[in-house]
Amino acid sequence: MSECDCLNKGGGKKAEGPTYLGLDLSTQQLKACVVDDNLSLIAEAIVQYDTDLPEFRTTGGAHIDKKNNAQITSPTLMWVKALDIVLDKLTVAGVDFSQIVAISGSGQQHGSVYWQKGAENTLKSLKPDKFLHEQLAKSFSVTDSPIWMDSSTKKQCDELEKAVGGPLKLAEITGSRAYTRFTGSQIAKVRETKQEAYNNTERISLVSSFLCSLFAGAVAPIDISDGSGMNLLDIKSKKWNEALLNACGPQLKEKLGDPVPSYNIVGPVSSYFVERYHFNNECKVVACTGDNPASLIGMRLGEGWIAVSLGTSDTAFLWLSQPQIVLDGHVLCNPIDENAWMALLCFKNGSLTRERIRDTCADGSWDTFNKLLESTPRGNFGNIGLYYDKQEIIPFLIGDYRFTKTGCVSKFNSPENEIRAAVEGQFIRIRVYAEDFGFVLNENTKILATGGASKNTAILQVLADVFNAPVYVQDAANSAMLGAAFQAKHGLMHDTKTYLDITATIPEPHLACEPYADVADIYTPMVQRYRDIVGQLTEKK
Ligand SMILES: Nc1ncnc2c1ncn2[C@@H]1O[C@H](COP(=O)(O)OP(=O)(O)O)[C@@H](O)[C@H]1O
Ligand SMILES: O=C(CO)[C@@H](O)[C@H](O)COP(=O)(O)O
Repeated sequence: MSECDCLNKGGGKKAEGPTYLGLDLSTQQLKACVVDDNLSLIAEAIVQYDTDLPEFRTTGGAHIDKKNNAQITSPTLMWVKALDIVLDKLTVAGVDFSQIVAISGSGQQHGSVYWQKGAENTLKSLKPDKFLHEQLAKSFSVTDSPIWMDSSTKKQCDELEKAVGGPLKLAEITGSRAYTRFTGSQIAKVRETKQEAYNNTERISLVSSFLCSLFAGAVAPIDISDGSGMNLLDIKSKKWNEALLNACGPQLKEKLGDPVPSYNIVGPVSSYFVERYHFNNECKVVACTGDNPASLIGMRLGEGWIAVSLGTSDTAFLWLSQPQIVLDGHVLCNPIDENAWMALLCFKNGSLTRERIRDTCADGSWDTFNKLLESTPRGNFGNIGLYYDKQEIIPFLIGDYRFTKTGCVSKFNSPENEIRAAVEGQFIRIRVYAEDFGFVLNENTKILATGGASKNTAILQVLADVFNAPVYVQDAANSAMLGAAFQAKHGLMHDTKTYLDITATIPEPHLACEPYADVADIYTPMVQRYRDIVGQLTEKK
């Protein structure tokens, strides 16, 4: 069944039995869906921050600070308002909220929300005749939440690494060396630069646990999987590391609360939702997690599979049965199995960079972009491009770099060369760091693609070619939102059913693209060339 066949577009398909609500509060939009007991999608709604909430004046859901462009935030209240709107959209779509037995959500990772003193009381006593955003307008001690795109916390990162004996030690404890977007250094920066606000903060949430708090009507715990993206959690003991907490700010343990397993039931839905939207008062709220962990839940990855998410960020991830220590990349606690982990690579310059190249080379049209991409041969005549609009995470570079067979150039001969260079360069980048991390690419490798750009088969063909592996997709491109709905059921049934039992009904992914026969000869040398180029560029700095 296609995504469109099963959607409830107002008076559409009605579920017979219990249903589950899943949300994804991501960088550019809030998405919500309802699935039935077989986990089939029955309704979906989206709020795009830039266009649906123009009063917040965001670009791509974010604000870049005019004086310091490494400082990137999103207005916290915009997310609250987006929830008001998305629930109204689901109402219009004919969703019967009284059938929903559990809710869970996912959020862009690493972002932080600062609850003002007294906010929890407000959350507990929300008036059903008013919007959430009206009632929570004064509940945030820091009104603009630092998000994952921020790279302004180098100083605090150095201090965190120092607190435990260096980057390797930090990676051993928390699964990652210090990264500027990780929440520990972000909190430390708030404590240093906005001391009064920090002191007035009663609790700190991640974007995911913030979303959960709105539904629970109380500040919700941080789950261990999204909690692993903070440089504060010991990923083996699943407890906060005291030395790291102390390095970031006073009373931080109390402000964060204790972390919980990702499938934990946080409590019943708040009476606000019962009275305003007619949720059943028995409906449970299950902990919310990061969007990449939620995608892992939504994808049911088997052995040999690598997930590649082409959203605002490009990410690659897979299931790990043992944690490893890595300096480039992350190990997170697994959101499904407390005795497992997940590997994650994240690249900041994903869809928004592809959009920039589309706008400059293809008149803003994906169709033209695809035609030009397909008109250029694999390997692009030896042209390689690296495009990092924002400070890239790995490699640590910013700016455009173009190379022909003979050396560095300021521009390519044609828009089609530029387009292919951008897409090939992005996927070679993922392959290089995936191999360095220890992802094994062989004849059994299969890629499961998700995220906004996974709808684009011309782009997926390049992914298949660069990795020399078939690329599969699921019916719905948003695995984080679906994963959240699956987690709602998993959390509710955790004591009696396994995740595999619960997700047994979801359809197998289908093949989108297979690699061409000549790709190993083309891309193996290009991967090496990319490594050499990055080596030279990073050495120069
Ligand atoms: N047909 C398409 N081809 C390529 N990219 C697309 C296409 N449609 C949407 N996208 C990209 O998807 C991105 C949004 O992806 P999504 O996974 O929804 O983002 P996020 O969850 O990070 O907010 C947009 O920035 C857009 O560039
Ligand atoms: O920083 C990371 C992961 O470490 C990003 O992947 C964010 O989680 C944002 O996700 P998208 O909005 O791009 O899906």
